This record gives sequence, C-alpha cells and structure tokens, in this order.
Amino acid sequence: MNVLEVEIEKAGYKDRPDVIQEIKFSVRAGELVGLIGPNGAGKSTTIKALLGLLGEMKGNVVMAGKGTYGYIPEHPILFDELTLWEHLELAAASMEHPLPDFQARAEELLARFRLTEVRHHLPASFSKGMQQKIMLILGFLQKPEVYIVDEPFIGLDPKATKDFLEGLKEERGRGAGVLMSTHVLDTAERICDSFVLLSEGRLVARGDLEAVRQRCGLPGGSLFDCFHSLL
Ligand SMILES: Nc1ncnc2c1ncn2[C@@H]1O[C@H](COP(=O)(O)OP(=O)(O)OP(=O)(O)O)[C@@H](O)[C@H]1O
Repeated sequence: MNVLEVEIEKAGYKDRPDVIQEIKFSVRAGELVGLIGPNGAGKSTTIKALLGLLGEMKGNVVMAGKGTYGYIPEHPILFDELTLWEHLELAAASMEHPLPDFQARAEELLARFRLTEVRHHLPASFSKGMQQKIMLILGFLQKPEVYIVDEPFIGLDPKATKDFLEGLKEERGRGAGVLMSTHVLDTAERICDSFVLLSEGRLVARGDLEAVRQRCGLPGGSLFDCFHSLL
C-alpha cells in the first residue's frame, strides 16, 4: 500500500515556476525513501511542493488514511517566547486529530532525546543540536502515516542520530512511510529501502540500490559512485 503518491508536473517559485518538473514517485507503508541530489537539484522544492507550501505547483499529492504527516525541517522553527513543553502543547493543540495520549507520548519522546530536564526552558537558548531534537520530537508526536524529513543528519550527535533512526524504525514497523532528503550518502545507502535521485529539477533515477546501479551501469557500485556517474 502506498502512503504517499507524488506526481508533480511542475512546481517552483513566482519568478521560477518550473524549478522542478516531471517528478513522480511513491512511498509504501513501512518504506524509507531517500531523496538524493546535489545542491540546488530541487530536493527542498520537492518537499515544499508536496507539503503545499509553494504558490506555483501543478500536480497531485495523495497521502493515505487521514493524510497526517510529520514534517521535520532542516532548520529548527521555534518561538522565542514559548518553552519546550509549550511548543509540544501548541503542536498538539493545532493537530487536526487530537492526541489522546499527549502527556505520555510527549514525556516518552523528551526522555528518548534526553530533554526532560530542560522541558520548561526556552529553546532559544539551546544548542543547535538540542533545537534540532525538538523538531524530531514534534515530528514524532502525532504518529503520522508519513514522515517528511529534510536533511536530518547535520547537527545531530551520533547518539541523537541513533535515537532518531531507532524512532523511525519503530514508526516504520507500525506502517509509516518516510521520505528523507540527505547528502550523507553512506548512511542513506545503509538505511534506505529505495531512492529518488534528482538533478537539475528532474528525476534521474528511482528504485532500490540495484535499480540505481543498473541505471548507472555500475554493478556493485556504491550510492556515492552512482550519484557521481549520474550527475
Ligand atoms: N525562494 C526561491 N525563489 C526562487 N528560486 C528558488 C527559491 N528557493 C530555491 N530556489 C531555486 O530552486 C532550485 C532548487 O533549490 P532547492 O533548494 O530545492 O535545492 P536542494 O536540492 O534542496 O539543494 P540543497 O542541497 O543545497 O539544499 C535552485 O536553483 C534554487 O536557486
């Protein structure tokens, strides 16, 4: 079953409405799909397009079930005047479907990412990695059907990265699908089930590592080798 289906004819910005073109892919329940491509290839634009954040978008995006998604942005988005706990309360209050177990879930996530002690502090004074962990907690809070994660590995320490990947694994076990953009290709190769490779706003390869290797004519090649041969 697909939890996310994306068919973008074209999308972009007011002055450049066709930054990305003909991007078609899907994410199955439990699948982790890596969105890969060099700087400026259109990864963030693709994510913004499927979140409905772009003025210029011609295409279709379908999310399964109730259509809930957890978006984990690359750069933390925080309010100066709210404590960490108030951020979680605000997120829960603005969800379309109320969280019956908000308190327990929030406590569990704070413990997992070791932020329990600072839950009543203002995140504006936190380190970059701590702020990034808040984004992970907010993403995990509502147990969505789809996770959309923009470059999670920059700024997280190895322990936080491990905790994050374990959290994603649990969620995938429950049937959530994940689309994750990253430049960290060795990690992507290790953890992703399949890949969407973008270059200059176009889809250049789609499928598991074997399919990407075939597309590049590099049997046994790493994702890193395939990336370089395609671009
Ligand atoms: N707000 C904007 N207005 C106009 N053009 C933009 C805007 N944001 C991005 N672009 C252009 O869209 C193209 C794709 O950018 P995008 O940010 O999607 O790339 P990316 O693959 O996410 O890159 P990176 O790996 O550097 O994050 C680039 O040419 C960029 O200049």
